[in-house]
Amino acid sequence: MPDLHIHFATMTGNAETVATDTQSRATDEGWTAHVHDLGDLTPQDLTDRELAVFIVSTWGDGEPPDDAADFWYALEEANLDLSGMRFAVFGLGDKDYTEFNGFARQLDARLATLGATRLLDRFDADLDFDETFPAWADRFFTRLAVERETSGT
Ligand SMILES: Cc1cc2nc3c(=O)[nH]c(=O)nc-3n(C[C@H](O)[C@H](O)[C@H](O)COP(=O)(O)O)c2cc1C
Repeated sequence: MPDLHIHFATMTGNAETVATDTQSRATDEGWTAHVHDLGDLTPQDLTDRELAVFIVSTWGDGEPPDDAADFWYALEEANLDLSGMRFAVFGLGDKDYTEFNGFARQLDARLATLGATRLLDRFDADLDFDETFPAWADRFFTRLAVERETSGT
C-alpha cells in the first residue's frame, strides 16, 4: 500500500497536534505516515499523493491559517489532476463563528473538484476536537484497512 501523507494547517498548534496523533495511530496500524505543514508545500507537491489526510483549522472569517494562505490561493488557481488521490479532511473550528470550519469546507470541495476521491465525508470538529478525534480516527483507519484489503497488499 502507498504511504499515508498527513497535511496540517495551523495557527496555534491544535491541527499539528491532531496531525501527529494521526501519525502515531497510523504507525500503530502498520502504515508508513509522513506529516507535512501545508505552509511548506505548493499544490504541485500533492500530485504524487495516493493516500492523504488534511487536518486544517479556520481563522478570520472562514480563512486558512496565515502560513497556509499562499498554498491555498495557489490551489484555488491551480489546474492539477489529483485523480490519483484518495483523501479525508478533518477540520478544526469553533461553532460560534459564522464560517464554521470554512477553510476545511473549501479545501475539501477544491480537492474533489481537482479529481481526488473522498475516503470519508469531511469532519467538522468544534473546540472539543480532542474528544471527537478518537472516533474519527477509528472511522478513518477502518476505512483505510478496507482499502488495504481490497487492494490486496
Ligand atoms: C481570532 C479567531 C478567529 C477564528 N475564526 C474561526 C472561523 O472563522 N471559523 C471557525 O470554525 N473557527 C474559527 N476559530 C476557531 C479556531 O479554528 C479553533 O480555535 C482551532 O482549534 C484552532 O486550531 P489551530 O491551533 O490549529 O489553528 C477562530 C479562532 C480565533 C481565535
